[in-house]
Amino acid sequence: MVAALRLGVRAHCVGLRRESIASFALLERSRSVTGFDSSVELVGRRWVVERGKRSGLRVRCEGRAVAVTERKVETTKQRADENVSDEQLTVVMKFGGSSVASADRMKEVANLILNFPEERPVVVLSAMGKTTNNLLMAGEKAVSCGVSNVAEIAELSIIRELHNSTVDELGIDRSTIAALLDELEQLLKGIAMMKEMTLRTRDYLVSFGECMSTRIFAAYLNKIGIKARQYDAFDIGFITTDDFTNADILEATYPAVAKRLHEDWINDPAIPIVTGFLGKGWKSCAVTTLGRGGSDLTATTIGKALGLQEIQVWKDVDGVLTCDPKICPQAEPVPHLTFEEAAELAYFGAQVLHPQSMRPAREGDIPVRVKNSYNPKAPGTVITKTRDMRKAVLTSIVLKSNITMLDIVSTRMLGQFGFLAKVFSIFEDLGISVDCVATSEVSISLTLDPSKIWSRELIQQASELDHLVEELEKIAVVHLLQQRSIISLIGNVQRSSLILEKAFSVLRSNGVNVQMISQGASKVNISLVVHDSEAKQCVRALHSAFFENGNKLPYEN
Ligand SMILES: Nc1ncnc2c1ncn2[C@@H]1O[C@H](COP(=O)(O)OP(=O)(O)O)[C@@H](O)[C@H]1O
Ligand SMILES: N[C@@H](CC(=O)OP(=O)(O)O)C(=O)O
Repeated sequence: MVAALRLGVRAHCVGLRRESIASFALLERSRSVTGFDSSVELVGRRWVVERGKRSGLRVRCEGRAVAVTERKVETTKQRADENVSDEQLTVVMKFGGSSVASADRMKEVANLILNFPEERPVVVLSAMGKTTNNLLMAGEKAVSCGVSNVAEIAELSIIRELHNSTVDELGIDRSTIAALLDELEQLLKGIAMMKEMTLRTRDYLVSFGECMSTRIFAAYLNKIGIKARQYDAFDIGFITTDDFTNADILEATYPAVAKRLHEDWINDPAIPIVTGFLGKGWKSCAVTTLGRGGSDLTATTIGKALGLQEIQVWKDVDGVLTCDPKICPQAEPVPHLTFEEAAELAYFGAQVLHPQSMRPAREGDIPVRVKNSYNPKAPGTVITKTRDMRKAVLTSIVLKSNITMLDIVSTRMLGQFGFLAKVFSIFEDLGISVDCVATSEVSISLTLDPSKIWSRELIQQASELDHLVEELEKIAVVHLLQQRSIISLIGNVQRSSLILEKAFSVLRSNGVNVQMISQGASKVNISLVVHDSEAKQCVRALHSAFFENGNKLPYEN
């Protein structure tokens, strides 16, 4: 089993002699497989690695010869001679902006890593505190302030001051980030000169946050005697689509990232400190970002790539809570969630997790633990493939505000199939995503989300919406309803009657009329659409009824 731990993927080792240990990495149908032993069962198949008399390493999978694209064979003795670690990276620890907001916070995070000496973590960091927002604001101001005024932009001074004071307090050299700060000012001058900021430039601009935080933290760890190595994600194989500001990770990322981190670790062990949120567009080769909060996705991608034991995301709250604590201060941590519940919760607006971040963890079946870097003793939330749902009713309440809703009623009595297909092809043509849908034979109500994901901000532009309505009006009567909110009840939809009975009784006693209701096919989410003005009050009332004052849910029978 030792070997199984050392393998980057779930593997069982068979009949090994210690002296025969070899290390190999090979590509099979673009999937990278990394192993160490002469015979392993990997992803359900038997791999045999042999040393040929003349040709060096030979690999057979289930009896068939496999081409080895990378070779590296070391006997145990050689590895010991070279002082190379046999111990593999075990977990990924992601720390968000709030966890690394200052020098003191960085010291806390370093202590936290030291407090888990049995872990050999890959560390993923976000930008310090509100740096991403400040970078964006500085960029917006640069568009119109004129080149000579760039140095005076308040947000640039805040960024400079925060990063310089942090390196000073940590006792590391300002040169660690000096070149980046200079380059940042040059970039803002470029934006001022062009008087515009494209999405591509915007991604490049915000990348400075993560590039600086990781350099500072790696330098600090090295200073206190913990060997660390900084990595820019866009340089180690995070290959993405070219959708600037909201790029998707491409499959090629997994083998590339695994190979780079694994080989560096084998050759010269040092804690990898990786920039969250960033990637490299596969066509443009420019820096891309994964959408706001995208460092969570960086962490789960690394977890899957290396087949680690656990993915930890460290936040400023005691885990995933029953509601956003900014709306309901009484919100309580949820001990267990499934990947499905967590994904739904994130997609429907809980800022605590990036909407796409559960996908790699689910695919790799790697548990995700959400922890509080301000309160490490709290158990946090564990997210796994399954959990005991027998007694579960409601898990969490999520609010997404400022939603646009459309009521679309067919002008002709088309069959449902044709009508729905036409409506959705219009959305597809215009590249607009839909959140919740409720349909009847000839009508459809749906919601659009203009706020969460940057590229969707387009929808906020009146002309974009006008165009959508114009197209839909060719086949239907359309009512546009703005300033709506989606309240999502995440839980066990097998108990939807119980949830709805309680929810509607609360809403009725608060005098609220629900404008649309939709139950996702995922069986973990019921969404209610209400007017923005009454949404927070509704959420508080629902939270109180389901979770507070000794109410028995979420484990009611
Ligand atoms: N259901 C929820 N559970 C926990 N936090 C939530 C929830 N919904 C919203 N949040 C908000 O998410 C914040 C943590 O996410 P985020 O700010 O992205 O963390 P970080 O920057 O540390 O990664 C919390 O401070 C909290 O206000
Ligand atoms: N810094 C980026 C990426 C990120 O993941 O941040 P955080 O982990 O602090 O949410 C952002 O603010 O969106």
